[in-house]
Amino acid sequence: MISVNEAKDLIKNNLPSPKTTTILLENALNYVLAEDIYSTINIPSFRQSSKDGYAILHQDIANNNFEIVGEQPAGISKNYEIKPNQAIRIFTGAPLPKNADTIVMQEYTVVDNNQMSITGAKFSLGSDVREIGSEIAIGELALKQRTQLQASSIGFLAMLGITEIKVYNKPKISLIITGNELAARGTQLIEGQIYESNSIMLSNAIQGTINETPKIVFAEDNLETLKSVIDNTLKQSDLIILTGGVSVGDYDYVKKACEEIGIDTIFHRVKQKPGKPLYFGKIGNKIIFGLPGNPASSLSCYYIYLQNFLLDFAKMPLTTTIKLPLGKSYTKSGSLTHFLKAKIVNGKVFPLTAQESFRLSSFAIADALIILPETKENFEENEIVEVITLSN
Ligand SMILES: Nc1nc2c(c(=O)[nH]1)N[C@H]1C(S)=C(S)[C@@H](COP(=O)(O)OP(=O)(O)OC[C@H]3O[C@@H](n4cnc5c(N)ncnc54)[C@H](O)[C@@H]3O)O[C@H]1N2
Ligand code: MOO
Repeated sequence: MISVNEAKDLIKNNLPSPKTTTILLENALNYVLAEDIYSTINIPSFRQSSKDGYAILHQDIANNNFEIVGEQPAGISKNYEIKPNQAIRIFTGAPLPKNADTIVMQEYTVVDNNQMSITGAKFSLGSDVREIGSEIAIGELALKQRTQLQASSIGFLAMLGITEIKVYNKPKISLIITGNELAARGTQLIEGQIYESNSIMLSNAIQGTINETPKIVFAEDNLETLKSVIDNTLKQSDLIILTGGVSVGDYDYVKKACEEIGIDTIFHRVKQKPGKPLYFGKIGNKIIFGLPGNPASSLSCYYIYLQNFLLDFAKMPLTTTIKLPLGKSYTKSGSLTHFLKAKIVNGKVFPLTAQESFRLSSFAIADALIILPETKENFEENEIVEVITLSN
């Protein structure tokens, strides 16, 4: 059995090399840019007013007696040219008359018929004029490679007129759910059956991390069936996540099935609780995680290993652990790293009851997993511990 840190290192070292794809800007939320984006236009591309008011020549302020000779709304330029002591009525975003150099906000003017004068404010040369390229000029770097796209950065790229961008692929994921005892919600349970819950839980965890929905496939606890399901699923996936069947029981076929179809086992079993039977394998550039069937074990393994694997695959920023004082003392045996479902209250982290792997009631209200290292047994109240925060 390997340690948690060895398992993390092996997963990181086997991360497939990044692939990129070109997508429409409409679909870009959360993707990470795989290219630097340079502007091909000036923004603004014409001299623009940033206020509703009057376009003037600054030199005429001393005289302060303007004749309003035209109106320029936002839209197509009327190509006005102003003569001394003239003003053009103008609106926010409208193109400036060719030679205008200053905008006077309408709140600081008095208008009588077509005569305008300025009251109560000083306007410097160029005030409220948006110069060409003042936001970004042709050839300037707009966004760097590795920028994760959010509403604001997508809006910025739209301002540049961009329709498509090159991004890092997110993984194509298949969840293979094993277990003959599993029944679908909405059906009547027969004695010995339980409702299947890992698929919806992990699918939601994946959506919360990378905004992707995995394909869900069910497989019987039967070696030949499992081999053919894994083999077929591999063709359409970058990553397969299996649940169940990774322990040592007579019906635990995951490792055997993987190996018989040529998947290399990178590791099986980690010195941790829950999640000890975790399996990790690779074939070509495809990755296989075998998560334990117990719901709390599979979700713990998701947060400990898979969450950052998915983020790293898509080149999204990784999650990091934080350090907090323990809310109450805790004792464990000294051979496994423990991950405790916990709640953060007033800056301290409190282990919850119901830590067993088959239970989800504590996970359902937890906002953190406390990491208690392998060899240590006793943890005092207020001792600083490492914590994974749970965001979804
Ligand atoms: N003799 C030993 N037995 C077990 C060991 C061991 O070391 N020696 N390890 C235990 C640990 S730790 C875990 S964790 C489990 C993992 O078992 P498997 O991954 O083989 O999972 P299953 O046996 O298929 O199922 C375990 C448990 O989880 C329930 N389950 C499975 N899939 C689902 C699902 N999709 N939705 C809801 N619940 C599910 C299943 O009914 C079982 O109760 O092995 C221990 N045993
Ligand atoms: O490792 Mo198992 O996940 O303890 O129940």
